Amino acid sequence: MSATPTAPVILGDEPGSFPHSVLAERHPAIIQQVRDAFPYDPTRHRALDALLANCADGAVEPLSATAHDRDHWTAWGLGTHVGRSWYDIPWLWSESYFYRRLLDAVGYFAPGPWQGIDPFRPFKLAELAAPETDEELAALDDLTTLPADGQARALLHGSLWGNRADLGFRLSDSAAATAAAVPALVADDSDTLWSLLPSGGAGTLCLIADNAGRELVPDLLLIAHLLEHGRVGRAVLHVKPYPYYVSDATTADVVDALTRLVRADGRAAEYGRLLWSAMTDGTLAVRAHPFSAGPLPYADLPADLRAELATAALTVVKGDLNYRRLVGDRRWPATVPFAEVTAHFPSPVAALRTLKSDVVTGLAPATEAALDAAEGGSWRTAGTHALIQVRT
Ligand SMILES: O=P(O)(O)OC[C@@]1(O)O[C@H](CO)[C@@H](O)[C@@H]1O
Repeated sequence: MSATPTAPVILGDEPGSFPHSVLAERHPAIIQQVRDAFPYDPTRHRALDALLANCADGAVEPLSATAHDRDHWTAWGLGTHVGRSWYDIPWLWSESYFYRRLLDAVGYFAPGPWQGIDPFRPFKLAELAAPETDEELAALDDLTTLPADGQARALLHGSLWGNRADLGFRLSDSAAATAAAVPALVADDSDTLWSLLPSGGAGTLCLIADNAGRELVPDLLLIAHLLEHGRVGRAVLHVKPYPYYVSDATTADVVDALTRLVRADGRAAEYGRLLWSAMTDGTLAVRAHPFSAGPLPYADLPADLRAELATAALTVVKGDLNYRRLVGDRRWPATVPFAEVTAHFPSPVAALRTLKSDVVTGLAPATEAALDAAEGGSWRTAGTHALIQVRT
């Protein structure tokens, strides 16, 4: 029997690397974007200035003694990282904590006028209102001419490629939203995925969502199709408990997406009504577990969430960040088996992800060699490739 595989944890300490650029460039850009999007008062601006300075050359600071989630962060390792450079600790941890600190700076958690105001909401709403969203919803009417299996496959790909251009990603690479995505799939286990969702299946689908807007809408459409066609009896959508990684979906974003669907025409509205009533009768449940915005890999799932996911016929894990959390944010050889690095996960699991960071597993040696030969290393982070990987 092989030993549990392991590889070095990714840090942000290497100038020129993708993780370093996220800490050094993307985070300051996000602070600026948020600052420009709201008429924040001087206190909020000073707090944003302090966060910017801290990110540039400071060390990780503790949460306030009264922070509502101090216990969570303490359990997640805050004590071991306080006082260390943002660049020298696990990148997954420092990114996650950056968003937590950003919400502090804009007053999201503190009683006061800005409490509960999502600093990323304007960008999410703009996406939902975009003409591209209209076009994607109108295209659903054409799908009705396909047999159910064809519709299911199209909706799976809609959900997969919906992950292509999250809003944080666009800040640093605006071309990624429109660049050609060929050769598209670097791994495709979709036949195995469908085998886990048979017609007449009464099981539960868990979907760990990623971005709101133009990713969440196709995620919801896929869920609606699976419910409507009896491939699952129930679905649970896991979202973030607070705004995170710019565009990650919260419950408010689910409501916005459903409202958008219900107000559309044709097939989109039918799906919207189906989902609305599924939420109302509990066939579709939404969860916002604190761990969903935590800085740790899914190997460290807390017992309650682990027990809930263990009941799923299949858990679909969306997006790049969730992939990093699923396989562990490590410098894996690209050919390490996906089944080995996800053996810890409590249910059969499918990753649907466009590649936007260095981590990748489960590739055939020939696939990795062909990608390297054609593109150097850029295929790992450009958002132009995707994968569907399944562990039964
Ligand atoms: O999870 P998502 O939305 O697919 O992508 C999140 C992301 O943009 O953020 C990280 C860098 O900040 C990367 O893992 C990835 O590129």
